Amino acid sequence: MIRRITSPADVRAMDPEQLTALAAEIRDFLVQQVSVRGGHLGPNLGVVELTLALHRVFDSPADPIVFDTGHQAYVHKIVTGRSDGFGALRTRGGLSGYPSREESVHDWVENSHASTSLSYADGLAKAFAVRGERNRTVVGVIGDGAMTGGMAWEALNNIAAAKDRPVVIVLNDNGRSYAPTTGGMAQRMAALRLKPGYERLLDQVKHTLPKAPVVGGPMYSALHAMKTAVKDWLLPPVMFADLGLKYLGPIDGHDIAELEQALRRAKGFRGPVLVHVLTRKGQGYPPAENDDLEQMHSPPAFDPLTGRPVAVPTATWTGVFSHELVRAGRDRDDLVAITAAMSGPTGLDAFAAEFPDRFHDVGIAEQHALTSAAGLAMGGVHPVVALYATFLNRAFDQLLMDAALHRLGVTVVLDRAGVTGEDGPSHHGMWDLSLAALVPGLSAAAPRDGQLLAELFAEAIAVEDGPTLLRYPKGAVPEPIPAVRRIVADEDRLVPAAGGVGSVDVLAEPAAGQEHDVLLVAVGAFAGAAMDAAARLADQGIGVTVVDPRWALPVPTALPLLAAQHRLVVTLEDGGRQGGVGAAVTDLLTDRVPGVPVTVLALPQEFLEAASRGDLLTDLGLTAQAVARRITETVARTFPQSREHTGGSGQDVPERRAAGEG
Ligand SMILES: Cc1ncc(C[n+]2csc(CCOP(=O)(O)OP(=O)(O)O)c2C)c(N)n1
Ligand SMILES: CC(=O)[C@@H](O)[C@H](O)COP(=O)(O)O
Ligand SMILES: [Mg+2]
Repeated sequence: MIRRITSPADVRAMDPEQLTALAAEIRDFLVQQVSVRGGHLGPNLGVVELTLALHRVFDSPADPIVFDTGHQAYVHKIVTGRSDGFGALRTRGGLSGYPSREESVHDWVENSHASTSLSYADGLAKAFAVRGERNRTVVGVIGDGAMTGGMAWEALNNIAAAKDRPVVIVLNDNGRSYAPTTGGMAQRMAALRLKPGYERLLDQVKHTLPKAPVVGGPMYSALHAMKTAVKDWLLPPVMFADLGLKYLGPIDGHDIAELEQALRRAKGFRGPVLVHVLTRKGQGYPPAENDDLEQMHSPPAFDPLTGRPVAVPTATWTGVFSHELVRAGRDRDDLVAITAAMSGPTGLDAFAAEFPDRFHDVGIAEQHALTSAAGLAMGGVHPVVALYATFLNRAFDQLLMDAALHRLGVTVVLDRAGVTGEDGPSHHGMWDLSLAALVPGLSAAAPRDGQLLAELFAEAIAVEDGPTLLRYPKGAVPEPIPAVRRIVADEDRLVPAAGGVGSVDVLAEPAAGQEHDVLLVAVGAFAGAAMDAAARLADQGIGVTVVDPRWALPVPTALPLLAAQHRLVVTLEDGGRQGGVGAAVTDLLTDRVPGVPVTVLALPQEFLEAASRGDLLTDLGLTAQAVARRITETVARTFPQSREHTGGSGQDVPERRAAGEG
């Protein structure tokens, strides 16, 4: 714990020497604390001096400090008196890895989706103007990566419009998202970073040359003109100045005195101003500084001495996808992969290395990713857009109206789908199936294991008349779960199938002598839990057929025929229950097989807390044991008579209806 810091006042009271010592202590503290269970190390090591300077110049919370994405707010939490919480960082009920309004009045935004901070800042500044609180300054701290998101420019456009609304935009420019930040603006700023001492050189000239007798003055004017030319050519202020924003910078983001001077000037403007701060991600910790891939952006638990992960990596969903994408890229030279600044985390690095001309990193710009993919499809190639599931939310209209409306072969691959874990409510990928269900002409699949991921991905990129979507969770890929048979509906019969949209895998059937009591529709990664639950239910005499719908949306037409053979249908999915697969199955079966009740087991339509995936699934009753118990209770409640007379054989259950009877 950093004992001396209980509030920003303690930091404001420090002299430069104490601040330098504190910055070093904070770095050691961050490395030690984050090494225990992982977290956002690189980003926070990069903002130690910046955060100290911010809290010395601005009076949080009267002056709101809004952190974009929020992953770089650990130092802010230390300065605002929460260092003793780091022992439980990113654990259930512990210190959140992001700002938390519940934790502190100094925290404003909990949403970890990037590029939003300046919009909040614009709104806050407008609110203070309405309330006549003109002495308050709003500070938005946004990274160069988040600055590649469209929302940031929408906000800039509005912030720049009001000359009397004090908004200080701190552009925390470390040149990276995970990988080096991409795009035209980033290239301009990269040029600047090549000359970090250029500003100091110019300052020295400014203070010494004019004192030189006779020639000093004219020479300084000539040099000053040159500086402006150089600055305009090299620096992005032209971009911001053209918007009407004052620009200060570039500032050395690890020099507290220089930072404070610039921030005080910015605060004094009493209007919109951008302070361009140059920082280094991972600053002060060589394993992070030397991590060329991601500068330890969000490492898992690691050895603080070496920076190396402590756990041995297992086969992950991401790894399987990465392999299949490269394989497909070798088979098809019209396959193009797109990332929104997350090439590594979504498994695109191998493809990018082998097919650099068919790989695009659009920055943190999911909306642009989807619509540029629509353009690629219109242009005759097949785009694969890889995102984290929760970030698809931002590009729903583009999926709906740019890809689906035009019936374009765009494939969206979603990692971190379902309950993700410690990143908390804005990271759980629980919305995508409900969104997918709304999109006419879109086919959505959730593979149950690595083999199905390979199969379904191959099927997805073969679809050229509409968007396809695959989704899978974070972490280790399960052992393969083979199908007993694969079927498809042909009129009113179930016939063998080779695969493709509409086919269904039967994974388990009731044992000989057992009734077809329950049809358990297991979506994606929940297939393993469904198989385990079916075995538990069989022990109780309840016969369960487990099926994997493969392409879960639109609901396979085999399901009504299968449902008609059972007394109860249960759906199980790692997604929000509202409008998800279970809802779609209920919709279809209510119409086609009205006599068979449907029970939907899914995530509650709530913001789920930050906790491990295992803990959350246990809490939500979505483990195999809990699923078996819930089905037993449902069977007993729905068919009370059958339990007494038949011990579960279900002899006197209602006649099964043929599918399609109204
Ligand atoms: C909409 C959205 N897309 C992707 C991400 C994943 N993400 C988290 S942090 C990050 C990089 C942010 O880069 P930058 O803004 O420069 O901050 P830095 O980590 O460099 O401090 C990304 C892509 C996200 N949080 N939100
Ligand atoms: C803040 C952000 O969005 C990412 O850094 C995210 O926290 C990474 O999640 P994973 O650790 O699951 O890749
Ligand atoms: Mg950055």
